[in-house]
Amino acid sequence: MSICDRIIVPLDVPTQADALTLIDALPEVSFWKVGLELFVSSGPSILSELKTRQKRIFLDLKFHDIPNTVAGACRSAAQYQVDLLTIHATCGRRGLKDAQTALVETAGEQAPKLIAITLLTSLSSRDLAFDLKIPVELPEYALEMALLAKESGLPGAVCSPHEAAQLRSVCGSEFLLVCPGVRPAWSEAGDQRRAMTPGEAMKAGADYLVIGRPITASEDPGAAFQRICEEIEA
Ligand SMILES: O=C(O)c1cc(=O)[nH]c(=O)n1[C@@H]1O[C@H](COP(=O)(O)O)[C@@H](O)[C@H]1O
Repeated sequence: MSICDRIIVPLDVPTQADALTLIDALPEVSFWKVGLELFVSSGPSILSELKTRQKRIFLDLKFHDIPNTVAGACRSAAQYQVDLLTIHATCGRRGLKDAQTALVETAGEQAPKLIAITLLTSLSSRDLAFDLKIPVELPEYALEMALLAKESGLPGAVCSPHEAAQLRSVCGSEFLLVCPGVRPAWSEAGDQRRAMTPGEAMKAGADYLVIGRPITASEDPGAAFQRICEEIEA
């Protein structure tokens, strides 16, 4: 797999027409993420459009509910034959286990890889301590959430690049690590609080990087994507 195939670009746009414009402007992108903004506005038809173009799909709906409900959501999502699907680790052990079991029972070997959000990359240590009132150091918290996901049978997690090296060494080489919160030195951080450059994130052990606005908000998204691929290779 080339470096470019390890970059997932989010379709964080309000309409399916905007999404198709972006997809067709970036033919070199092989892996796209469909998140809440687009799925809530346009429903699943964008997934068929991506399939027709032979793209891989990360369906990022970040399930967070009681075990019975997340299991049902996973059974419903299994029909879309996407590659990756997200759930919050804070659903807890029973929720994670039931979600994973529901996916595999419904889709078997075709089941998407269910990956757990450890701690959103927009949150800082201060947010964790003062707003969420979680009295644990941030790196330890992210690691504990990843281990909870692993023990519950999930194949991977979403983490910031800051925690990737530790998660990689503790969770092992088979555990899938997907890192958003990635910013080239020439881009704005925006709402991301624990960002690193694409090269640093790969070096830390990420399998895939999710990179949105540095590419999609650029004047020339194709050039921005190429520049990121070259920077990682360098
Ligand atoms: O699940 C995600 O993909 C996700 C988890 C997380 O902790 N942080 C995070 O930024 N994301 C997503 O990754 C993308 C990052 O986009 P940019 O900040 O524009 O690069 C967005 O689509 C977020 O929804």
